[in-house]
Amino acid sequence: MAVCFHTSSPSSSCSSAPSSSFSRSCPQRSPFSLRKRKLCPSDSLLPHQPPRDAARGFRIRSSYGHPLNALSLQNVDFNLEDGRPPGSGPRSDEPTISITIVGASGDLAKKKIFPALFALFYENCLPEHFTIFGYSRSKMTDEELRNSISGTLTCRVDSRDNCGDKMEEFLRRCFYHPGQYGSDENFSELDEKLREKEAVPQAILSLHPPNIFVDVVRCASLFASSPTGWTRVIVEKPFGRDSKSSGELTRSLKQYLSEDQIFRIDHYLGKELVENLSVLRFSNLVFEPLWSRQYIRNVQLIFSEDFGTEGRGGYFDSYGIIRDIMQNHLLQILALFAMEPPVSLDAEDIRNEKVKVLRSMKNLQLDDVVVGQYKGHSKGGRAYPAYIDDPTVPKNSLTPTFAAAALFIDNARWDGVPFLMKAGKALHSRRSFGTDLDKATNELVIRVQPDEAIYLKVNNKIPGLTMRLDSSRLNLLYSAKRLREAPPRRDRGERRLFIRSDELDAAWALFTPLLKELEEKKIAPELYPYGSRGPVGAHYLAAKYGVRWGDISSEN
Ligand SMILES: NC(=O)C1=CN([C@@H]2O[C@H](COP(=O)(O)OP(=O)(O)OC[C@H]3O[C@@H](n4cnc5c(N)ncnc54)[C@H](OP(=O)(O)O)[C@@H]3O)[C@@H](O)[C@H]2O)C=CC1
Ligand SMILES: O=C1O[C@H](COP(=O)(O)O)[C@@H](O)[C@H](O)[C@H]1O
Repeated sequence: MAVCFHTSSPSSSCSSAPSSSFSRSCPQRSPFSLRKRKLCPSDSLLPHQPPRDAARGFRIRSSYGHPLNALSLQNVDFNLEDGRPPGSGPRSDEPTISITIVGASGDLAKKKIFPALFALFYENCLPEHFTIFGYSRSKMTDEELRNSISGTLTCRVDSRDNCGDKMEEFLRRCFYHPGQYGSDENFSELDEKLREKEAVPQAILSLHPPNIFVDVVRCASLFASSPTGWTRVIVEKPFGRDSKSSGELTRSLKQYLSEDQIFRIDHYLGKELVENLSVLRFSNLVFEPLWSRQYIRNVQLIFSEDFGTEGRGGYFDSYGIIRDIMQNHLLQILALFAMEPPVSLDAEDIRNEKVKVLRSMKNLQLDDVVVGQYKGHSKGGRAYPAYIDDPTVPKNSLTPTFAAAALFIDNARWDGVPFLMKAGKALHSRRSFGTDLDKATNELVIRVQPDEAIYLKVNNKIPGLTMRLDSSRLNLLYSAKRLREAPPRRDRGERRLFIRSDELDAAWALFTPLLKELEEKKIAPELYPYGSRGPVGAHYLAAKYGVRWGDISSEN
């Protein structure tokens, strides 16, 4: 059997469906059947609080009929229903949270953080009194921030009729403060503004990009943290550039924070199908006996985006695709896929097993790696830029925007099975429909995005007089099962969605020697046209192990 993980753009959301739907499909006595879990966060990142009772929420003046981005959201009166005058703020016994997003002018904030917070709000999972502050160097007013994010907030799957009102209410709680990342003065100003908005300060700080983590944590902990509540910091991957810088980063963060205040997020661990992986495997007797070298010929982990850096080269060029995607997102999926059965599905048990896989990986050989960079290309009268045409990228950049690698796990279960990874930007937009894999192979496809799907390709006789075979899909109809979008969950068990420091060390130990070799030898990436299937070298790499990439050779 071959197993393929696909994640291609356009991305789906990173939020999760109610896990009660999993419970129904688990065998009654499986040790891994899940407890029915709450939809809302409880005690990990957000302060404990009951789901908000809609009737108690405050309302804002209706803007019905006005386009959202034309509405002035400033100076809108709150109509508090408990009889207190507008502007009186939360009562001291009411849970309050303030969230500061550092790097708020960037892609991640716009595409994921604000929409995820809106999803939480939409599901009444944020405390009644919350405030969100964006912070970055770009000059912007509150209103400009609101306008820029309003286009990315959606009610997604189940748009209910009050969506527009909810968006306005959410945007009304979003503010912006411009400032430098290492400025004591700017963070003190931010702190002042935060205090104007909250009675009981409690803060989550979500920050990026990585080179500013320590500056921001220093300033925030000294000048803008909560004296009475708690402060937690979510740091975005990549955590450093290699083993050394990652260790230094952790040590520096620990001058200001304890380990349990630091959350190293990998948003792929929160994707629905990645979360479902352990359930699929351990709660379905049909799969677990097959999950080893005895039946699996190869495993493929494929990430493809059909757009380039498009102005984000400032961050990307210092990191490249191996650090951006492989060392974290794909390696985490690999570890989840290959781990031994954990004692339970609790966070620490899963992380204990993942780290064993990472430590059993064989050293990565340069011969087993292909790097590429996209070049300009014209098609249908349209010109597509090269990576180095991005104004934020140096013209002589050797940074890979594509990489493919063959990895091996040195243990009894996976001995000799190639785990093929590939990740690339500016690749072909659609999955291709090519010739079928050979008919002796079944293929289990777990497509993380877009159009989440799990299907098993089985061989069938084509109806008719001859004995001709064809491959059909046994489709688990995943997307049809998903009735509505739930907000991302971060409750007690959700520590498993974050990376523990020993996992991080093991992940860097695997990639650091390779990255060093690539950089020291100044290996030139193989150029591939924007919108293509990537460098030819990736096909030779797969062929070396008798494998064809699943996204190219079959209908995936
Ligand atoms: N984009 C995504 O979908 C995801 C991104 N991430 C991670 O989030 C982090 C940020 O990514 P993303 O938002 O896409 O990146 P951006 O390039 O959009 O950068 C975010 C913001 O950081 C500031 N910034 C950019 N370059 C620098 C620099 N050299 N020094 C200081 N500040 C800078 C800019 O704000 P200003 O100039 O206003 O200060 C910018 O708006 C990365 O670590 C990435 O790995 C993780 C998951 C998904
Ligand atoms: O971490 C990152 O992920 C995004 C892709 O995330 P997705 O959820 O949209 O698949 C990628 O574009 C970005 O470069 C990287 O930093």
